[in-house]
Amino acid sequence: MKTFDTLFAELADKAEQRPEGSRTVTELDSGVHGIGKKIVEEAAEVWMAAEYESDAEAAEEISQLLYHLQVLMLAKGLSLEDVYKHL
Ligand SMILES: N=c1c2ncn([C@@H]3O[C@H](COP(=O)(O)OP(=O)(O)OP(=O)(O)O)[C@@H](O)[C@H]3O)c2ncn1[C@@H]1O[C@H](COP(=O)(O)O)[C@@H](O)[C@H]1O
Repeated sequence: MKTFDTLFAELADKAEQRPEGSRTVTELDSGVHGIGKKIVEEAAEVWMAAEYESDAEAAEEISQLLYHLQVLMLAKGLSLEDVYKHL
């Protein structure tokens, strides 16, 4: 099963290799502004799913929010350690 760390490593590789068809590459190209909008959208979907949908649907929305946060970290050049040191 994929974890937060293994997904981040996969996305970092995508950012470097820029394979065709990667949605991560497309999102990175939208810049911090575009990624930020996606984060706000996904955060709202997490909230709505948590209040009104099933636990499985909430978990799926949470996974998408975590993904978009990782894309923002990559766009900003932030490492996992940069974030973890604040936990
Ligand atoms: N975990 C994810 C992931 N979570 C969310 N998303 C993206 O976030 C979008 C959110 O889905 P929504 O249901 O909100 O759909 P939507 O708002 O209609 O999507 P858009 O029309 O805005 O693209 C999805 O369409 C994906 O583009 C993800 N995209 C990729 N991954 C993983 O990232 C890795 C690299 O993916 P690629 O870069 O595409 O190769 C792979 O392991 C993927 O499984």
